[in-house]
Amino acid sequence: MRGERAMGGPVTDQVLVIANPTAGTAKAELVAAIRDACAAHAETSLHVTTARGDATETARRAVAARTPPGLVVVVGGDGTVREVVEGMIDTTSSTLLVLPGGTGNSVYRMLWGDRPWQEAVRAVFGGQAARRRLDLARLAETGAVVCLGACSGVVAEALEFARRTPITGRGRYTKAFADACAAHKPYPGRVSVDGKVLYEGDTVLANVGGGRYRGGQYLLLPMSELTDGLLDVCVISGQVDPLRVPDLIRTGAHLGEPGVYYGRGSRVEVERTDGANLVFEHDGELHADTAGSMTLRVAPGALPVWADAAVAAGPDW
Ligand SMILES: Nc1ncnc2c1ncn2[C@@H]1O[C@H](COP(=O)(O)OP(=O)(O)OP(=O)(O)O)[C@@H](O)[C@H]1O
Repeated sequence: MRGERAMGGPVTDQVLVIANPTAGTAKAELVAAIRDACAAHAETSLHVTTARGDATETARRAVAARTPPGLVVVVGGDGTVREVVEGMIDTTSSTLLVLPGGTGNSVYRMLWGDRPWQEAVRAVFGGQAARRRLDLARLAETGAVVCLGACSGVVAEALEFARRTPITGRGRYTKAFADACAAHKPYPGRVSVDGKVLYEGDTVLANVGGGRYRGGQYLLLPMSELTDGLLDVCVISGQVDPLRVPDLIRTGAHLGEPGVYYGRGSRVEVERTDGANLVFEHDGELHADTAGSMTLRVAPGALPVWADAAVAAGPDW
């Protein structure tokens, strides 16, 4: 299929919509509207998840079926997208369309920018969308698939604050991140890219991806290419006052700051050097008590996705 453009002809005659009803904004009306929009173009079935992990199993079964759906649509946030991606990794039979039903929706923004979901659906079925093979990563410590990215330090700590705020939508992460930055104490760490030390010392955060945005609004990896077969990493060291971090990363201005380090490679290791567990998250899921390090290895081009050609640069396939 590589090299073939998706313009013209029907995208698929079979669609599977997987929706997480507990994700931030995946209300029943939204899920029904998305199902109906797909059903106008192809036979469409809907699976509403009933538990954590259900989306992975559903996607895995679907792409392994004798007649897999050509299009899998996920309605949820970044955690639900990650689950579906885990079930679809390395598939060639189905292409994923991510639609926003969560809180941060960073994966949707990475693929479609600020376009409303209706436009994304129209573009896919109208032959104006681009099919990309998205780079993913594997977390060596657990074997989990990473889609959006992973981050240690204050971004991970913000997830605890997010649980405690009643605010919904992206404003939830704005508040949680500001609170986490105010409470943050840099940790002693080291970040290595392909075996070479990029930075060692007091660390506010080390973000590896993947997606340019985290929390739907923070441009942590402004230079990340989604299909270049490499991971980007950005380290904000303790030289930067944590209170300045939200404003700096909202626009990507952190890259010019002293005490900020940026690298690119196939394998990125983020460690804590004092023997304590590393607080980190990937795809919005917190890991606080599992390991002293997070190690990401790139899985180049491991997932076919639909995207806006202007937003997600790269070769069609
Ligand atoms: N039916 C379900 N019941 C409970 N949890 C579920 C169910 N289906 C999926 N989940 C879990 O819900 C978690 C949260 O969903 P998700 O991350 O998509 O939403 P969000 O946190 O609102 O959005 P974002 O990650 O974009 O901020 C996922 O990690 C997933 O494992």
